[in-house]
Amino acid sequence: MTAALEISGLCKTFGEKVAVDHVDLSIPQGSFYGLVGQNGAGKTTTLSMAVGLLRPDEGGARIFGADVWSNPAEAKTLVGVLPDGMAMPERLTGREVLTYLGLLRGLPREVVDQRAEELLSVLELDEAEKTLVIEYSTGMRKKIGLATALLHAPRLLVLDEPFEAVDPVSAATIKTILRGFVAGGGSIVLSSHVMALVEQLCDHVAVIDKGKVAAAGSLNEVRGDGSLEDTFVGLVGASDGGSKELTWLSR
Ligand SMILES: Nc1ncnc2c1ncn2[C@@H]1O[C@H](COP(=O)(O)OP(=O)(O)OP(=O)(O)O)[C@@H](O)[C@H]1O
Repeated sequence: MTAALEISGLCKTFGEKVAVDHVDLSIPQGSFYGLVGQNGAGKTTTLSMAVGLLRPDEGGARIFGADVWSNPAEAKTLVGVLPDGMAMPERLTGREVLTYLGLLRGLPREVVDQRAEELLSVLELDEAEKTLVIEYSTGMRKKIGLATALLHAPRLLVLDEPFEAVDPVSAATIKTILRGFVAGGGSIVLSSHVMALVEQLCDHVAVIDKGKVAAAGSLNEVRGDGSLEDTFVGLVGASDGGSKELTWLSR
């Protein structure tokens, strides 16, 4: 079966810094795939290249077989993206953002209106009806970003840190939406630092370390008999950060 997302040999260097170093990943259709890695490991850079937001130095990506760079119109119809630090039209309300992006996607007006209504209600953004995006909290921005990713009913969701800064009640709602999306035949790739969350939600996981794939496969294959956190620390190398102390703080 064609992979939902096939990443082949992606590389990206910023100046001297090799951010992504020949990353290959295959995200099977119907999977809930977690990407974990330390700060600066290369997750955001990899995902940005995989969805056509950042041009790779080498390598490429296909979404359900459609090449992200040579066939962007088809590839981008199939994917909904929640990028890191998403740039939003700041002077619009949440509903206006959804209407604007829905119409840009070519959806009929009545479909956009109905979906916007439902998304705002489910994500509990309807009470902020008159609030401009510029006034949104970080968590609200994540939620409206997720709504824009879902609006055109894509087959694949690529979500960069979707739970960052989201309160526990909203996180529970988002988990339900994402599980329902996969149960309905969709595929998801998300990045996260929270191992417990990835273990709870994902059936596949890849560990990214210093721009390379340190391990990838089903959750059980990757974590073996231990926890994902133990496996992760073992793979990326436990630093001595935990034992370092700020002696001047001691009394
Ligand atoms: N536009 C850029 N210019 C220069 N360096 C960059 C740029 N974007 C990323 N980097 C560097 O590339 C490396 C990978 O960054 P990336 O944001 O992909 O990591 P990450 O795994 O998503 O990290 P985090 O978990 O902290 O979000 C880092 O060293 C970062 O400093």
